[in-house]
This record gives sequence, structure tokens and C-alpha cells, in this order.
Amino acid sequence: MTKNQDRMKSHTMELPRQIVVGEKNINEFGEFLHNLTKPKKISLISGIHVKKILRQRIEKSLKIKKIKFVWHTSKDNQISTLNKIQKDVKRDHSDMIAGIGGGRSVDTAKLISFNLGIPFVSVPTAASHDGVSSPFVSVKSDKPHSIVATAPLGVFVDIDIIKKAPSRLLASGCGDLVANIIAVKDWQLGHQKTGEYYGTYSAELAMMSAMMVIDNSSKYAKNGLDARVIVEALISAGVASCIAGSSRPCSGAEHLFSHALDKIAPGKGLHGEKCGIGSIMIAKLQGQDWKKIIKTLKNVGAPTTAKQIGLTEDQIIDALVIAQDLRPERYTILKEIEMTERKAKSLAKSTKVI
Ligand SMILES: NC(=O)C1=CN([C@@H]2O[C@H](COP(=O)(O)OP(=O)(O)OC[C@H]3O[C@@H](n4cnc5c(N)ncnc54)[C@H](OP(=O)(O)O)[C@@H]3O)[C@@H](O)[C@H]2O)C=CC1
Ligand SMILES: O=C(CO)COP(=O)(O)O
Ligand SMILES: [Zn+2]
Repeated sequence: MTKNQDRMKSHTMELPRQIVVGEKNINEFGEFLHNLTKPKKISLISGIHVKKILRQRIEKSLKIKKIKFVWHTSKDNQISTLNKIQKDVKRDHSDMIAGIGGGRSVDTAKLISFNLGIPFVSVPTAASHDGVSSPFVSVKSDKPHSIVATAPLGVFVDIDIIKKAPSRLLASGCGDLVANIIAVKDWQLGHQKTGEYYGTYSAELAMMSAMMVIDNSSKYAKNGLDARVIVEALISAGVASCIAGSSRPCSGAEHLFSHALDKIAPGKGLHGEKCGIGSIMIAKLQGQDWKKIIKTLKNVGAPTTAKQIGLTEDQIIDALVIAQDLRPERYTILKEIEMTERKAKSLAKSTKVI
């Protein structure tokens, strides 16, 4: 095998075996699982709001297929919560796990699946970010970025549920998609400057998923967001990460900014909202059309200023200053400039983020 082929080999990861995106199809969840691996017992991980909405229909679909089930509640991102759920899931002796909900529940299922070596399926109930089909998990630790776990064996989406989720979550998903424009540009820069692997196909797939929002955003401003387009774009972005073997096509300096805010102002704003705001400022540093990013985010109802997500000027400035140090091995445009407080303030002001 040539050196390049070998490098390519090391850069790909498993992909979901089956992705179903339907409408009012939650009653077919049991059949989906039966066709996937014929599980005898499944551990269901969800939050309290989502469980209330879906419990009846999910249980009915499992009973029809004679799949036993145990529910587990994901209430926060704490490692202690995850460890407790993992201990309980282990006692289930199930042969499948499901993460049902937003990123928190899907991430919890993803990490427990990886730790216990039990396959999992992702059942996103909100199109809020691209972790739905990726192998990456955002764990709360001193390393504030995602780590590799395992991709879902299957992804099951009921668009009707996504549509009925709080609209803020769908807008947040758009922010995470727009971020790909910045991330790919940073990946190209890293490839030029350090010779790191650059996967054209996965980069173009990530760009395509971002353009699905950017090209349609004025239509969304008039007629509302198209949940199917956005969730399929997020799935494509997650698949792009799988193919790239890293979050590189979907995470550049704008994500470093978001992770910095996770440290500076935990709980303020959704992941995709912070990435969207970071995209505005980093686009300007990259010489990209940052005004077009503001227009897109406004069209989809995503925040474009610190104030809109309860952040102060100083928090934005501090996040820009520390961002690159959170992941020194990931080359981004922030490595090309010394981001002082003065420069950070001027950048945030000139893009109307503060
Ligand atoms: N793996 C990855 O690549 C990434 C992972 N993440 C992680 O994802 C999490 C953020 O995900 P995000 O989705 O933004 O936030 P959450 O998963 O915290 O979901 C936000 C809230 O929305 C609720 N919700 C979800 N779906 C519905 C619905 N259909 N109807 C009503 N309420 C609903 C949830 O309810 P309930 O409480 O019942 O769950 C929760 O209270 C963080 O933990 C972050 O670390 C972020 C980026 C990337
Ligand atoms: O959020 C992600 C991609 O959208 C994951 O990226 P990170 O690797 O920066 O956590
Ligand atoms: Zn993201």
C-alpha cells in the first residue's frame, strides 16, 4: 500500500449503516431496529422533556417487534451523570443503545456505546448541531473539544418531531452548518502551512451542507426553516467528519471560539449559536464575506450579537484571545495573528458582534 493510501486508510472511520429520514414515522422505530440488528433489548437514553413527548409511541413500536427496553435519564453533561447511566446500562445486558434527544442525550449514548462496546442508534429530536451522525463526542473536560467515540450504527429521524422542537434549536443547527465555511478554509490553510492531510471529498461535502443553508436562507426568512433540508445537511456534515476521520471539515477557529465560551461562560447560548457568532468574526479574519454570514444567520433567526445570547463584551474578547490555545495542534487563521485584547475588541466591534 502506498504511503498516501496508508494515510488515507488511517483517516476514515466507520459510517452509519442506515440513515432513515421520514415524516410521522416514529411508530416505525421498532421496525427500523429489527431490520438493523434484530436487538432483543435496548437501553433508551433521553431527557425528561423528550421522553414525555415520545415515550408512548416509542414503547408501542418496540412492543410490536418484541424488543425489551429500559429507559435512562440524561439530565446534564456532568461526567458523574454519564458514569451513573453507564453503570445502569451495563446492568441492562442490552444489545443496543439509543440516544433520543438533542446533542446531550445523543452524545451520552455515543460515549456509553463506545465504552461498553454496544452499538447505538442516534434519534435526534432537534436539528441543533452535526453530532447526530458523527463519531465525535463533546465531553466537558479541560480539553473543551470533541473526542473520537463511535459513529451511530443507524440514524432515525422523524421530521415531524424536529419541526415541533423549539425553533431556537433549528436555528442553532444552521449556525453549526455555516461554521463549515470557516472550518474548511482553516483546514486548507493548515494543509498549506503544515502539510497536514486535507480530504477534498469530505471538505466539499461539508461545504455543500453549509451552502444548503446559505443558498436558501432568504427563502427561509420568508417561509420559515425547512427542517428536512437542515437535518439532512447536518447528517451530511457528520458523515463528512466520519470520512475525514476528524472534525476538521466542520470545526475551525469559530469552534475554538465557541469552546472558549464554554469555558468562560458555561451554559450561555447553544453550541450552534456560539459557532454562528464565531463564524462572523473569523470570516472577516479570513477575508471571507462575513456580511453574508450575518445575513444568513439573521434570515434563519440565529443570533449575530453577544447580547442576544446573554454574553458580555469582555467574554467575547476573552474568548477570541484564548481560543487558539485550546487546541494548539489545530492550525487556524488565529495562528497567523497575535490576538491581543485590542485586536479582539476591534474585530468584535467591526462585525457588530459587540
Ligand atoms: N458530538 C458533537 O459533535 C457535538 C456535541 N455537542 C453537545 O450537544 C449538546 C448540545 O446539544 P443541543 O441539542 O444544543 O442541546 P441539548 O441536547 O441540551 O437540548 C436542549 C434542550 O432541548 C430539548 N429538546 C430536544 N429536542 C426537543 C424536542 N423535540 N422538543 C422539545 N424539547 C426538545 C432537550 O430536552 P431534554 O432535556 O429532554 O433532552 C433539552 O432540554 C452539548 O452537550 C454539547 O456538548 C455539541 C456540538 C457538537
Ligand atoms: O462541533 C463539532 C463539529 O460541528 C465538533 O467539533 P470539535 O472537534 O471542535 O468539538
Ligand atoms: Zn459544531
